[in-house]
Amino acid sequence: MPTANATVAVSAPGKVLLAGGFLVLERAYTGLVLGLSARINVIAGDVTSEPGVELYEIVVSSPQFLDAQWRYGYHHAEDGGGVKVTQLHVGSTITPNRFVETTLSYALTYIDAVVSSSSKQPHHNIASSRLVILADNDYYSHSHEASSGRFAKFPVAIKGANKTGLGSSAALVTSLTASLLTHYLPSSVFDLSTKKGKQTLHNLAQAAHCAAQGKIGSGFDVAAAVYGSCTYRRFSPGILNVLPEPGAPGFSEKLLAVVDGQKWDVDVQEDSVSVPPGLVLRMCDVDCGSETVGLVRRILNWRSEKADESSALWNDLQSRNEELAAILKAGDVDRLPAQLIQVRDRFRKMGHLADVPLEPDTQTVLLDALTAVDGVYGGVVPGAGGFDALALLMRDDAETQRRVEEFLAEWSREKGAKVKLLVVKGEMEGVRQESLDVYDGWL
Ligand SMILES: Nc1ncnc2c1ncn2[C@@H]1O[C@H](COP(=O)(O)OP(=O)(O)OP(=O)(O)O)[C@@H](O)[C@H]1O
Ligand SMILES: C[C@@](O)(CCOP(=O)(O)O)CC(=O)O
Repeated sequence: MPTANATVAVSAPGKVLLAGGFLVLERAYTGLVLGLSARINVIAGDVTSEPGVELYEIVVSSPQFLDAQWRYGYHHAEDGGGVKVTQLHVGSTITPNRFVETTLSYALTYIDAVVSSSSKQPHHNIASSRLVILADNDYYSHSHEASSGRFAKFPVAIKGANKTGLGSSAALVTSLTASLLTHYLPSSVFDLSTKKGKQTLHNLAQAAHCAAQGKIGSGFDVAAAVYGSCTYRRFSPGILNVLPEPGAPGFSEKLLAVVDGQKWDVDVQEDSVSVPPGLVLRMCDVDCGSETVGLVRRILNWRSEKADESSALWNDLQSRNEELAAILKAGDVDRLPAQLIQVRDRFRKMGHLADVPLEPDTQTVLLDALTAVDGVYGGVVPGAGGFDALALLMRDDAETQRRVEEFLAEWSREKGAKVKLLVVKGEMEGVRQESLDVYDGWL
């Protein structure tokens, strides 16, 4: 199968869940999601082989990191198992990348299934391709950064880079899927700029991310990567339960039916979220780290053991979160500080009732002190909470930024902590195709 578009580049944004952590795991509640200016870019291109040599290989590299090349062979699995990818050695080593490998299996299987069903031919030889991943620097803490520029070179392997929790895996899965679909399929079949194209991408990326991640998340991070800032109500998890493992009999047909099917009950409202003019959402990296999976397990235990107590609190928190979204949308900035305090108050209460550090005392003291800085309207411990990050709503001017940076530097000195303002900002736009000159020097 020849490729439809020789070289294409796509980027998808990171995320922050400003309000709705844990609640958004259930369909009865929603999350207030902001997309971020930090993007993961994927450039997909053809591989030219020597005349007479038949080569079937997908080469993925992430040139900002050490030992970050993954090579895959692929073939059609028996009994409709789809396109099965198998990792090949690079030199003598083989370092798995679960998110890349799973995304290739899902996206190539979908591409093959779509082309087969429209041409009524059972199989297509998917041409070899080369994919390059470039991530904006804020996804990783980089005290050890060796070079600057839009895409830094990190002198470590991906495993050794401390992530800042901006949703690198969801942005990666989304931009990798989008670049493959755009590269291999004609725009009459897949067009990223259309509503239908985004829907296909969303469904396929959710399926792949969920499989790679072990089905724990609500999928708000993939929704942010596709649609940007939005309020998010999750899809029923059962939609994906019918999918067998890639390569297992029937995977191809079932994947096509799920992705293109009518069962998706996800609700993404892009128009419900905005940041008032003159304000900006900024993130602080607290360089500590919490383990989201562990926090989720403990909160969900409490939720099932104390159903009435948790429902009462969650309903209350949900209405505060909705009011917060409405205040932001209306640009009613004078009401913002008190509303953020109400949201934090209920979130902290959940932490106390479940005995889980959702807004630990150190974060409370820091957030309160930051809220007192001139130009800061307030903030939250976003997502699952814990120790790793803070999200701030503040005036979007150089003076406020300087005051916040000076405050954080002083705080870090006094407390022996490492808290800093990241470059990243809240942004509305989701996935988009990029022009290739953005990546000069990297391809
Ligand atoms: N630049 C990159 N190149 C290749 N793979 C990457 C890159 N960035 C992230 N990944 C993949 O994503 C994985 C990290 O995903 P993980 O879900 O643990 O973190 P995250 O999505 O950044 O954080 P969080 O879910 O807390 O926001 C890495 O182990 C790797 O497989
Ligand atoms: C706890 C949860 O609701 C939010 C986790 O957000 P984060 O990864 O901490 O940004 C889990 C989820 O929605 O996937």
